[in-house]
Amino acid sequence: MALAVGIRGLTRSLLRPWVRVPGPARGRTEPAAGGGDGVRCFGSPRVLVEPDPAAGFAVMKMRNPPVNSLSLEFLTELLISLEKLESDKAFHAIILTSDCPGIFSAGLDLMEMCGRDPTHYAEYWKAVQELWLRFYLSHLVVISAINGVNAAGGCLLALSCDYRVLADNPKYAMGLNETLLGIIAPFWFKDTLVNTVGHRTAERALQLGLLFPPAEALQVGMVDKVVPEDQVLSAARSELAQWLAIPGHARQLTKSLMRKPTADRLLKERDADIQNFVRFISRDAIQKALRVYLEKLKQKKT
Ligand SMILES: CCCCC/C=C\C/C=C\C=C\CC(=O)SCCNC(=O)CCNC(=O)[C@H](O)C(C)(C)COP(=O)(O)OP(=O)(O)OC[C@H]1O[C@@H](n2cnc3c(N)ncnc32)[C@H](O)[C@@H]1OP(=O)(O)O
Repeated sequence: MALAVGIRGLTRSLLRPWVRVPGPARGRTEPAAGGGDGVRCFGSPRVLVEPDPAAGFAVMKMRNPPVNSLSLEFLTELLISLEKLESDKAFHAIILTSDCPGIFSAGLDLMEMCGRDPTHYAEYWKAVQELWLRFYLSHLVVISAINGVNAAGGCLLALSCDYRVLADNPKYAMGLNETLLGIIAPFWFKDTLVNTVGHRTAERALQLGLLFPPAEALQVGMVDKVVPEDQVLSAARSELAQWLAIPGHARQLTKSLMRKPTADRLLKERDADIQNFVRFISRDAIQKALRVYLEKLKQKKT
């Protein structure tokens, strides 16, 4: 089985070069995230980046409507945005948020895991691994401003950040709910959750596929702060000040010290993890469970 299509190769094949903000904001000079004037937003079709180089950070807005599901193209664009900011010395931090009202992310794109061939599953999983590794180990400070419901792979993305602010809306539940779909959170999803909330809470949350509403997410430590909905971004910005005041090299090395052992577990068995995923997701029973779940999502509308 052809396992590897590197994310960079993938990038070349899927993406147009950096484009100025498509859609409504195209060609406009928008106020930068921190309020600076004259700094252009940039991005790709599904990721809008509002840079504030003077303040040293950028707001990265996910906009893959309707639910910010993490398709292969979207994962690739998120990675490119991250890489671009990481390679620019003006940026020390990112605030990750959503441009889709009421939804942070519905997690991995079920259409990428349903009815496709093993080569596609392998390519997709490699991109999911890459996204986690790059966000989890980024030398930038990454704060998520969670302004909507946030399931499974979307929750993993938020858990990979250094700090999480969640909007106080009881509809905005968040968690690793894989078991509700009849699937299993991979070990590195599990490790990331354990590192955040501790073993006992993770054990219960993972088995039951719990999605925590804001007050509970705060109580178990899945998020660091819950604020009124209209203050999520400003709270993330305020928090950033504390992180940016720390000498960068000391903070980065400490982050690496804390996170590298977890990332190394995946790095050591990356191909085996892809093969496990492909074998697992290709099983008839799993495909059936995913189809049933997708059908339920569609039926709830009728
Ligand atoms: C032993 C070895 C083990 C190895 C590892 C093995 C396996 C690991 C495998 C996979 C891990 C996966 C992790 C995941 O992330 S799975 C995804 C989990 N996500 C969810 O459960 C969320 C599902 N979505 C929802 O609950 C709702 O959509 C949501 C609350 C987010 C929003 O509700 P709303 O009412 O606003 O919108 P909907 O009408 O439900 O949705 C609109 C539209 O979008 C489609 N859709 C929703 N979620 C997804 C998704 N994750 N992927 C693809 N498409 C999605 C939905 O079907 C609607 O489509 P349509 O009807 O408009 O066509």
